[in-house]
Amino acid sequence: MITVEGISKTFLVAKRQSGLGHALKSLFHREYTAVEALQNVSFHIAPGEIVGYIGPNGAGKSTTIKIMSGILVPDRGSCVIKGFTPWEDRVKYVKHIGVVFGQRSQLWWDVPVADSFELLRDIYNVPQAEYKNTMALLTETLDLGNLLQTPVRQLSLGQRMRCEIAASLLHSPSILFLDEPTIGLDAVSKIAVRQFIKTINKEKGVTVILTTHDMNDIEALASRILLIGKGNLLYDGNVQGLRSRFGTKRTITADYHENNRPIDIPGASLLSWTPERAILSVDTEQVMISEAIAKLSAQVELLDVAIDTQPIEDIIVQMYKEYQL
Ligand SMILES: Nc1ncnc2c1ncn2[C@@H]1O[C@H](COP(=O)(O)OP(=O)(O)OP(=O)(O)O)[C@@H](O)[C@H]1O
Repeated sequence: MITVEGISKTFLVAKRQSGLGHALKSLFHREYTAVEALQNVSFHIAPGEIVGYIGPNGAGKSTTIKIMSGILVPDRGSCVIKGFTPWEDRVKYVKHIGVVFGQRSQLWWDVPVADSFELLRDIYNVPQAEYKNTMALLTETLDLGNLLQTPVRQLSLGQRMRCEIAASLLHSPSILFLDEPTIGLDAVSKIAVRQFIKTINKEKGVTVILTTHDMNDIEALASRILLIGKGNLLYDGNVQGLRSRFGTKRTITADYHENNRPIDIPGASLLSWTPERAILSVDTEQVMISEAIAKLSAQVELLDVAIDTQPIEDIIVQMYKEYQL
């Protein structure tokens, strides 16, 4: 459904130094720095997938989303989505996609949400009957009832985001691009947005490409992750793959009868220790969990043991370190 082959994009950014002299000079002679936002990025996405597109700030995520939604033209490479080249066939193409930029709004600020929706219905030429059905579904699932008559500027961020997502789906697109859809939302709203994304993916088969810095979004939604760093695609796989490649550490919290001897387990490092509790970090590449617990129970009289996997956030930090991002 989505084929991106070798796309590259370089931005020329004017160099500016402070001071009046430099400002005057720059009127006649401008110097530019080239910023390589994307370098030879390729991937394929099948219908019905939810793909998390992640990477540190400035990695090139939004640039990719903009290219895929036809807003930007790459310098090199091809992008074919549902048979269209986004930036060439924009008018026909946009009927198939919905786009939400978490930091921008596609709604008109001063008019009630319902009026913005009507305008979008007109722009996308959605037949009245279809629009009515879609609106009924979106109003119910996104709980928009009380918001529709409110001007956008009076909505809270979470309320606005629900309306933005509804706006992007009014024309029933089969692909949804979400650029940081949960940014700034409270915990309840985040869960509601995630739940809704899951529902439209499952029930309507909508393909979702989402960029986020919130690893809970990724764990809750994405069956596949594309990791981009400094404009290059570095990882393409699922969350489990990410864990087995980068998340080999486990944390063991052990409670035991009072014991004043220090604990020593080869392959494990002690994160904290008291005569009644020890917290250890175990690298499963060096020592198996069962082995570590056997060694632990030989040294203390165990009362309780908890084993935690590494939070996905830590794994991502480790990946960023490994790739020097
Ligand atoms: N219009 C532009 N003009 C100049 N440089 C740009 C422009 N848009 C993006 N860039 C540069 O391209 C690089 C990639 O930017 P992009 O916005 O795609 O990153 P991102 O991964 O979305 O980052 P973030 O997580 O911070 O949103 C950055 O170095 C950015 O400064």
